[in-house]
Amino acid sequence: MTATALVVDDEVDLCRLMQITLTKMGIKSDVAYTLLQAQSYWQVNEYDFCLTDLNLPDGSGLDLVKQISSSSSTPVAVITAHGSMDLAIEALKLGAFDFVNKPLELPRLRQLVENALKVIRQDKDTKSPNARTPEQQLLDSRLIGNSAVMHTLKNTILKLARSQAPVFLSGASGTGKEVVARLIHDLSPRRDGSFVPVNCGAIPSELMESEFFGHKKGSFTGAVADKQGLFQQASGGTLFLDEVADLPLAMQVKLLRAIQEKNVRPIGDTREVPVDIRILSATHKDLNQLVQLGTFRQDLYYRINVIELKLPALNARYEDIPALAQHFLALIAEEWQLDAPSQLTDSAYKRLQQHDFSGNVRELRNILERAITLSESIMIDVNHLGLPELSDNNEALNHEPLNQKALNHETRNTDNVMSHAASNHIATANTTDLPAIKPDQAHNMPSTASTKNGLNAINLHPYRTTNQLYPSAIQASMPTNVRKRSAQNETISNEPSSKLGEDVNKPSSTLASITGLPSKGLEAYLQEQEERLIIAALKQTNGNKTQAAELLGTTFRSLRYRMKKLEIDEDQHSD
Ligand SMILES: Nc1ncnc2c1ncn2[C@@H]1O[C@H](COP(=O)(O)OP(=O)(O)OP(=O)(O)O)[C@@H](O)[C@H]1O
Repeated sequence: MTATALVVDDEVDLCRLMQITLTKMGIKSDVAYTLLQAQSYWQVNEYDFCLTDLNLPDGSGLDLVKQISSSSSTPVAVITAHGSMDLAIEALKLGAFDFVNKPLELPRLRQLVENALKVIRQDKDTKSPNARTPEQQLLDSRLIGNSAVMHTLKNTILKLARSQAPVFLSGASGTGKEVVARLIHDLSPRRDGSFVPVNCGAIPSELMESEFFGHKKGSFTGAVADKQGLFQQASGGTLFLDEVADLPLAMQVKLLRAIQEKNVRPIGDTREVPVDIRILSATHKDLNQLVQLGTFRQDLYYRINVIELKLPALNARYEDIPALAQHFLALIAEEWQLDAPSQLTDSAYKRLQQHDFSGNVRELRNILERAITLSESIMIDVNHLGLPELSDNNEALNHEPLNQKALNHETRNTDNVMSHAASNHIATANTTDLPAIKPDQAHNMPSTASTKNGLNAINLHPYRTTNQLYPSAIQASMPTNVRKRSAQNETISNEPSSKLGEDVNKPSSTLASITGLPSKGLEAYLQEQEERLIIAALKQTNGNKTQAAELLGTTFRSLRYRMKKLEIDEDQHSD
């Protein structure tokens, strides 16, 4: 394929240099020296991409960007004077796919042109305009949901994937920001590079600089070898700054500089290392508000938030719940190596659609994981979901989308479990002045509490999945004697019990008596207890999981799930 380009700049020498570079890359190009000339070339000829300066003698290159982006999908990149970042950002917002600074560095120019060529190739591979492209197929398989709001989101993702502009993903916790960030990378010309996600809130502040920029051996105590930072690891690909609001102010300055200069200097190094990255970032916090409060730098906000993509809450797209549920049931079956995916009964689907998902899609997945664990068969019914019973009172949430749903109330066909993917069945909800849980609050809530209506019902929101447990589920599946002890619990063991079936109610000399609450918190305490019981059962049955499950009064599937969650290696616990 011979690509064609339109190059627009009033500096004759620079145009010549760009033309030579393009020719070496097998690209034919025309040169325009003014905006007017560029516009008339554009009208008469067909170009695969356009590279334009912003400062033209008779106008601004931004007008050309606007014209090209609004009338075609042709990639257009801009050349900006050094330091005029504001204009570059404006061009990106108007639809330019990338920018390059003056004085022009040829490697950077070549990189930009390579990216443009990848986008063009991708477009040409899409032969039939009506066929679903591989990109759309990938998007549909990983981002589940066909509601109108998801449809718009998917189209925007496809457009953003072509661009190099920094994207800021906003939305409540569990709405799928990381899923979308990965998709933008996987659909972009950078897909052959690495996608490097980093949880900015999880890095200790004293290690941050070294983590982001790397270090040289001996540059500080503990630097025993050279280390590549995250920026370098992501070079050629995408750096995803998750929980970006949690960056300390001092680090924000350094990050801004690295992003703007596209260079990093590892700690203890004298040289700057060029990096070619696209920045995606996300937070469930209100970054704009943090800027007002002075805890997030405005200039960094402006730099990373060139394009904002807001992810909808699950409560705003209840019609997607059946498809999402089926997606997760299949996924969990595969991950847990179950014989077949579980199925939800009609009432279970209905109950899910009546739930207030403060934890969004993550909460839905967690509810299903727990339900699979608790159900004895392939069918999941309402009682396995562990959601509070609906009454006039607790059904009545002060919850806008739920009330909108009530307006769309439909009766349902109860024949076929699988028919729910396309259905949108919603129960009536009354309004009360009970406040709905805000995602931020929910994020920090203990997972045993059903807080939204003050009822003592089981409604667990373990948002951070990986090692989160479900205390009520654990309680429910514990042997009665163990449960009794937990309920009475004045005496708590931190030592592995030598034998299950001991009188666990009887305080033993190895048990540490405590009168207060567990110092490590409920989750950690329950996790320890569960681990201790499972290991004891495995030891007693010489690693036989079926027998261990029987001893624990639970199912094989449940035991296997818990072992996976707790990372218990069965081989280590058989005699
Ligand atoms: N539309 C979706 N289709 C399929 N899975 C989804 C979708 N949205 C979210 N998920 C799943 O939900 C869980 C949470 O998603 P993700 O981690 O992307 O959320 P997030 O918005 O980044 O959350 P946080 O702000 O807490 O980091 C993951 O298991 C993810 O795979």
